[in-house]
Amino acid sequence: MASTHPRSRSSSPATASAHPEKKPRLDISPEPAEPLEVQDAPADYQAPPSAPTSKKNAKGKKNKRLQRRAPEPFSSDDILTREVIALLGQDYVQSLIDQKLDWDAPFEQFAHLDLTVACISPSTGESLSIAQSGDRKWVIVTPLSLPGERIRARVYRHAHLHSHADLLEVLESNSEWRDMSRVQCQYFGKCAGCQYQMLSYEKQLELKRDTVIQAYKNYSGISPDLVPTIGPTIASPLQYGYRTKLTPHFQGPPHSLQKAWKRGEAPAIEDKPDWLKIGFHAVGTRNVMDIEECPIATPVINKALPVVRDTVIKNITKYKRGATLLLRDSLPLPPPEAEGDGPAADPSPSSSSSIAAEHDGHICVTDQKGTVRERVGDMLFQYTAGTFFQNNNSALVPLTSYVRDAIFPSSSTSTPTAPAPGPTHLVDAYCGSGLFSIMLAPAFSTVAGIELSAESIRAAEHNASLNASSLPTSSISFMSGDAANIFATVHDFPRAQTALIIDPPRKGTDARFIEQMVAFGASTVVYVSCNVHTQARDVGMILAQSAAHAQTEAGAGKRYVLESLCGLDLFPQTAHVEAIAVLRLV
Ligand SMILES: C[S@@+](CC[C@H](N)C(=O)[O-])C[C@H]1O[C@@H](n2cnc3c(N)ncnc32)[C@H](O)[C@@H]1O
Repeated sequence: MASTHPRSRSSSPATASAHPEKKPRLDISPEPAEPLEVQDAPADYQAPPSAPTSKKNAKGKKNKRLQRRAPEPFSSDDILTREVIALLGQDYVQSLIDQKLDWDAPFEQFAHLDLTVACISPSTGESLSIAQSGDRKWVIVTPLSLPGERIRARVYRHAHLHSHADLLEVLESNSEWRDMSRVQCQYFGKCAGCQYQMLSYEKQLELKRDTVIQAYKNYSGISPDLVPTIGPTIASPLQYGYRTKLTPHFQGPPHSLQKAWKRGEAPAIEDKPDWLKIGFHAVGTRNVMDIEECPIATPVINKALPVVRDTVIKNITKYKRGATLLLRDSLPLPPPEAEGDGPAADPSPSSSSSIAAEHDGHICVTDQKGTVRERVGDMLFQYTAGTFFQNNNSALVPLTSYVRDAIFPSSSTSTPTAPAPGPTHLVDAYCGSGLFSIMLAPAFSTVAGIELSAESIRAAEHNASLNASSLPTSSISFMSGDAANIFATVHDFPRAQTALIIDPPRKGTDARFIEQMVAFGASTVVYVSCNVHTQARDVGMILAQSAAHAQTEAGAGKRYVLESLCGLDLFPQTAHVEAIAVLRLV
């Protein structure tokens, strides 16, 4: 994505290796002097071209895991590396690069280190500490430790300017933050899923607010005086038992065993063998660990998990490779004739083989092609289990209400049948199966949604008809395609009365979309994002391009301002934050 950005610098990882005489330069600024410069960061992470590509570990063997590759831009690794650079200081990092020491950890693999934690990485929820060895400084990344704590850690993997370490012991704990009696999961500390169970919920929300603050400070390129005070993080009504989707993995049988089964030489599997792990990644590894319950998942999913695990165990001889399972919380589907025969009402998914459990009026669907049904406020949604839908049903009314209230600041005076004054038209870009379109439709006369997945668009159309009785006055249309294509379709919408919602995947939106949305000029834009770092980059781009557009005849002096910004907690107990930015054309 960075390379397609109109303001990309010419240097890129490829150019760096094509010009070995060029000295690798570090020029990431925590507060970029020029907007958007940080987008080319991967170039800064390139190993010096002449450097070897692997290191030897303490036993003199090649450590194949040390791969000097630039991380994917705006991936967790990329953001983490930028945080590491900010902590070490750019001048110091530049001196390491100059001496070709930036990949050269001053510690052996498996060294034990006593450290004082400096801060939590907002991107991953892990802690960062500076370790000193002689005159060398290096950052150690450790899970499950808190600022100010004295910890003992064991280094297990080296990376660029930092090493990853297991937490062996908390020597002095931050008792203001840490209370292990809060932890509700037997796997906490071993499973990579949750990072924050030892914290109060208030502290988790504070940390997520800080993540939003840091992201806009470091990655938006927006002048600090144009960034509003970041609002408090909106809480999730449920802090455990909220996850409506789990995707446990398992690894395939060892090849030797597969061969023995083929030859009929190995006994049939009755109980779960030790090598078979069905669950989530263990902290800091790609290894799967066994998980038999997940307290952040809903009750029906927890009821279904042992059933799904047993099915895998019974059938493991049929697998050559591992796989990812799917468990989705759903309301039972009514018989098709009850709601017409729209595509998402197809009853095939409710065949008993795809329902792993029932609990308290909910079922657990395990078939990717199955249909899932959820209620959000007064509306019903159906979608194919393998497609996107938000995973915390309890937080969806707060999320959609917040977005509606941002579009209509005086909406407290409106009712579902008497729309508030303000925009009359809504464009829902990246609309999935129509969550925002349908939840907000009562406030608009016309709604248009666009989404890449044709299957999600079929679901969105079905959802509009499923909720038709709640939407008597709205005209709603959906189209499948790239989000930027929507602007050709809605060219006749009155711009001053149009609101635009953008809710892209983690990689954010793109230059083509931003160029067209700026030219279109909806009066209000609400950007919802599951990756605040790409959101910060995109909002920076939108403000910069709209300032330029304002100078043109078509722009008529109007530009977007960032009116409000806050996080919303869709994933309690984890470091994830959903971010909502509201832009107004003034
Ligand atoms: C974070 S989800 C949001 C979906 C929806 N707004 C919701 O809340 O349920 C992002 C959606 O963008 C879709 N998507 C990804 N790339 C796209 C593109 N280039 N154009 C349109 N939609 C895209 C994905 O299929 C996914 O449904």
